[in-house]
This record gives sequence, C-alpha cells and structure tokens, in this order.
Amino acid sequence: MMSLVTFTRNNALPLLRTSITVRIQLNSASLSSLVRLEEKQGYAVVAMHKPPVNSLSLEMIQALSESLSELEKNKCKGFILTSACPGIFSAGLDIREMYQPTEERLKEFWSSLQTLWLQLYGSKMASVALINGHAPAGGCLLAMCCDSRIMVNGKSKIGLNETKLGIVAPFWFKDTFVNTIGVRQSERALQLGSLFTPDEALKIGLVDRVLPDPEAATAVAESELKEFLQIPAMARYLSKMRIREAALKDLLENREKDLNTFVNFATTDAVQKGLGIYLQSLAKKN
Ligand SMILES: CCCCCCCCCCCC/C=C/CC(=O)SCCNC(=O)CCNC(=O)[C@H](O)C(C)(C)COP(=O)(O)OP(=O)(O)OC[C@H]1O[C@@H](n2cnc3c(N)ncnc32)[C@H](O)[C@@H]1OP(=O)(O)O
Repeated sequence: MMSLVTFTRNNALPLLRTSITVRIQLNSASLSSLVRLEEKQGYAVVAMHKPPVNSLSLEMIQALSESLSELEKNKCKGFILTSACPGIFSAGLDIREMYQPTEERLKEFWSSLQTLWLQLYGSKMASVALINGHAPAGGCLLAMCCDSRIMVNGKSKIGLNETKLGIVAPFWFKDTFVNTIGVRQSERALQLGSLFTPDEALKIGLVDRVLPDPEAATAVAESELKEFLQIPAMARYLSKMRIREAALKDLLENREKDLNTFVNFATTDAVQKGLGIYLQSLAKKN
C-alpha cells in the first residue's frame, strides 16, 4: 500500500536554505529506512542501509533517487555517498529483481535505474563516494557517478563483473567506465568481469585514494568534497558536463530502446538460467 512518510530535521545546514524535509512516496513501509540522510556542515551524507548487502532493488533505487531529489530541492551543494552496512558499499543490482520477474516490475526496475543514473551522473551537486566495502557491478556504477572515489583498504573489491553472471554491462555502464578508467582498461575489464582490490583500483584510476580504515577514509572524503565545493559551482558543473554530456544524451535519447533491449535480454532462457545458478551459488556460500 502506498503511504507518505515525512522526515524532518531541525538543525539546518548552512548550505541548505531550509531544514531538510524528506517526503517520500513509499511502496512499502520499510522504504524510509533504506537511505539515511545526515546533515553535516555544508553538505549531506547519503548512506545506503539495506542489510545485508545494499542490493539495489526497485525500492532501494527509488529511495536513492528520491533522496537526491530532496537534496537538490533544498539547494544542497554536495554529498558523500556511502554505506551504513559494514563491509559492503553495494552488491549492485538486486539479482532477484531480474530472476523470474513480472514484465511490469522488470520495466519499472530498469526505468528507475535509468532515472537514478541520469540524476547522479548528471548531478549539479559535487559528490564523493566513500567506498567502505564491496562495490561490484551496480555498486561500482554508483561510485563512478560521483566526482571522486575514496576506498577503504581491505578485502573489498570493486569493478563491473557482469560477464561473470552471463550478462552484459549496458552501454551507459560502459560509457561511465570508459569515462573513468579509459578505453583500453575498460575493454579488458568488461570482458573479464574483473573485480579489483583497492590498490589495483587505485592503479587504474577506478578510485582516487585508498585509506587504511573507515575513519581515515571519512576524513579524506570530507576534505575532498570541500575541495570540490570551493570551486565556483557553475564552472565546476559545466566542466564535468564536458566529459559526461555525450553519455547522458545517449541514454536520454535512447531510453525506450535501452529498456526494451534490457527486458528482451534479461528474460532470455540463457540469462534466466545463468542468474538462477548465480543466485544458488551465493546462497550455497552460506
Ligand atoms: C544482445 C545483447 C545486448 C546486451 C545489452 C545489455 C542488456 C542489459 C543486460 C543486463 C545488465 C544488468 C546489469 C547488472 C548489474 C548488476 O549490478 S548485477 C549484480 C552483480 N552483483 C554481484 O555479482 C554481487 C554478488 N554478491 C557478492 O558477490 C557477495 O554477496 C558480496 C561480495 C557483495 C558480499 O559477500 P558477503 O558479505 O559474504 O555476503 P553474502 O553471504 O554473499 O550475501 C548475503 C546475502 O545477500 C545476497 N546477495 C548478495 N548479493 C546480492 C545481489 N546482488 N542481489 C541479491 N541478493 C544478493 C546473498 O544471496 C545472501 O543471501 P542469503 O543470506 O543467502 O539469503
């Protein structure tokens, strides 16, 4: 059942003109807890909170989208995107959304993901991804949409591993990857479905800094964001768009085609079989 939940925060941010009032149209009672918005001095922290692995279900994608819209509405200048689930940034798209789906939900799921990417990749706000855990596939995509990536060292990995699941990263995932690490590294990593350790990711430019622990990473993410925020906003945004606008335009002009390609591809017998096996292998681990 649809319900409307309102979160009100009293201590207004200097860079937010009003206190944040997040009004989210919920599809389920739990949606409000999926994303935690925290006000800081001059920016916001957007923390994903969908235990155990912050998988990007339809509700999670919509909650992220609505959180960003709310920040934009409140003239927030910048945010840190991170996770409130220890050891995990995001496990990427919720595979259960793509396995044996109804066509209606599958379409809504993909269309919502397109919207979130357009919003995040084209955002006027400055953003830093504080990658405090694993970030495969869709998790890596979210991080790449930010202006800077700070990763906590450890066993976590990051990358676009779609081919390992028997699926293909859509063209706009690929474009984001190429814009981040370049053509040659992308071509190789996309085919191999490579997941990189923090040091490997640093070496190829997939992340900008690697810090030994979450506290150090948080401090660097904050100072990194402040550096971005010191630049005149319009000049910074237009410079970012010089790099990103072609990719954004491509999806904007081809949304319907991309949606149909995804639905047709995801529902083939071969892909469904592959996703079923992959889900089983994840379950067997436990
Ligand atoms: C003609 C052709 C044209 C082609 C055009 C292209 C068309 C489009 C094609 C489609 C593209 C779709 C794009 C997809 C991008 C994605 O994001 S796919 C998702 C990829 N993600 C992964 O592979 C990550 C899988 N998970 C893991 O590797 C691990 O869980 C982890 C390393 C993230 C964390 O490990 P750990 O802490 O040990 O937790 P687990 O015990 O493994 O997991 C706990 C729990 O969560 C479940 N789970 C994990 N990941 C997901 C997920 N992504 N979705 C749903 N559920 C997940 C896992 O099964 C466990 O569940 P249980 O506790 O066992 O119930």
